[in-house]
Amino acid sequence: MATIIGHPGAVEAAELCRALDDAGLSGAGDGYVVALHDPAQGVPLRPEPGRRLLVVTPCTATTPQVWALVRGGASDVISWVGPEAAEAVVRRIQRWKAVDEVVASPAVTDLIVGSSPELRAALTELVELALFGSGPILVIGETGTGKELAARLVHAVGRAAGELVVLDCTTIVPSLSGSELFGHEKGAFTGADRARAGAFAAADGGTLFLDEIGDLPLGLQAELLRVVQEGTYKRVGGDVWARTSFRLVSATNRDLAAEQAAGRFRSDLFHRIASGVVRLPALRERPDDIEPLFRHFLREASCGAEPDLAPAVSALLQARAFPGNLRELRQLAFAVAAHHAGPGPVTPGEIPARYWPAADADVPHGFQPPLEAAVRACLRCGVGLSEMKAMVGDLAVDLALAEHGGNARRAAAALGVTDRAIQLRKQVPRQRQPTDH
Ligand SMILES: Nc1ncnc2c1ncn2[C@@H]1O[C@H](COP(=O)(O)OP(=O)(O)OP(=O)(O)O)[C@@H](O)[C@H]1O
Repeated sequence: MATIIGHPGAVEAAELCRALDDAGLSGAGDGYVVALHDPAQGVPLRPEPGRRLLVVTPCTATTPQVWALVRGGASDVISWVGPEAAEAVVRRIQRWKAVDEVVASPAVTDLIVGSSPELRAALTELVELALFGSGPILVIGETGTGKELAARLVHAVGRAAGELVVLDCTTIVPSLSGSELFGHEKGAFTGADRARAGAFAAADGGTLFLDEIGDLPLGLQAELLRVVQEGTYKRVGGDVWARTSFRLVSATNRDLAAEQAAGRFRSDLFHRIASGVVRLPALRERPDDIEPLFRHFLREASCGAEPDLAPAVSALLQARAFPGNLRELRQLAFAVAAHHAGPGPVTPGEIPARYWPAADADVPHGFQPPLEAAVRACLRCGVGLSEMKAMVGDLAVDLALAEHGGNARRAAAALGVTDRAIQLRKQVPRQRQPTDH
C-alpha cells in the first residue's frame, strides 16, 4: 500500500520496510509514497498526482530545508531520530488511509458531488477534522458553496450520538435575547406562553451548525463564547444553569478578520470557534465540477431522468461565473428541467434568457442561438423545410402585425411584401387606409 523510495540499502529503509510490513501497509501501487531523502543532496522530490508523499529526512535536516520540502509538495516530513520514527510513519499513513477511505466512500460521494482536486482537498481536511478532532470547525466560503452540506458531512462522519441542529444566525431576533439558542422560560418575554428548549439543549450530544455566524449579534457572541468554553448556559428568563456538550460547526461567507478589525466580531470567539478552518472553493475555481453537478441537479429535478446536454449548453455552463455558486447552478437545473420537452438533449433554447451571454460578450464556443435551437428541434421532430418556412412566415406575420397595431399595410411594408400576401396568410380583413379609394 505504501512504496518506499530512495536509499534502498540504508538501515532506515530496512526498519521502515519492517514497520510497514507489520502494519500491513507495504507494497507498491497505492497512494502513499515514503521517500528517504537527504535534502543536503538537493535532489528535488516531486509528488505524483493523486499520491501522498511522506518524506523521511535525516535529523540533521535544517528547518529551511524541511519547509522547502513542504512547499515543494510533500504531504508531511518526519525526521529520522531513530527506529521509533518508523512507528510515526506507520501512524501517519494509517491516518491518511482512514481519511482517504471515508472521502471515497458513498457516505461522502452520495452527499457531495464533485471530483475536482480543489473540492477533494477541502473534503479531505473536513473528514480528517471530523474523524480525528473534536474541536469546533469553521467552514468558510462564498454563498452557495455547500457549507451546510459540509456541516452535515461532519455530523455523519463524526458519528455523533445526538442530533444535528441547524440554526441560521440571521434569523435570531435580538429582542428575544437569543431564545433561539438558549431556550426560554414561560413568561420570559411577551408571547412566551410556555417554556421552550433552544438549540443548545437540542444539540446536546450531537452537532450544532451555526450558519452565518458572522451575523450573530455582538451581545450574543460573549454568551456563545461561554457555552463553547464551559458548556453551561441559562434559559432566557431562567436562573438555573444547564449543561450541554456538542460539536460546533460554524459557517460564514463574511471575512471574519475584517469583521474583527471593524469591531463587529469578537476575536476571542473567533479563536474559539476556529480550531479547524476549512475553505470551500467557489464553483468558478473548480470548473470541472460544473457539468457533473448540473447533471446531478437535473436528475434531482426530473426524479432520476438525466437528459444529455447539447455541446453549446455545456459550453455556456463552463463560461458562466456563477456568483451564486451551487445554489445558482441548482436553480438553473430546475428551471431547465421544467422547460425541457425532450426527447434528446437539453438545448440552448431551454436555458432561461437571463442566463444567455450578452450579445457583445464572448460567445462560448458552440453556443446555439435560439433560432438554431428551434431548427434543430424541428429536425428532431421530422418537420420538413417547407413546413419550417411556413412556420417562420406565420410567426413573422404575427410579430409584424403585433408591432404595427394590426395594420396589415404597415406590417406588409415592414416585411417587404404586398399587403395582399399578408391577408392571404392570415386572412386579415383588408383595412381601409387613408390612401385607399
Ligand atoms: N457538492 C455538492 N453536491 C451536491 N449538492 C450540493 C453540493 N454543494 C452544495 N450543494 C447544494 O447546493 C445548495 C447550496 O448549498 P448549501 O446550502 O450547503 O450552501 P451554503 O454555502 O451553506 O450557502 P449559504 O452561504 O447561502 O448559506 C444546496 O441545495 C445543496 O444541497
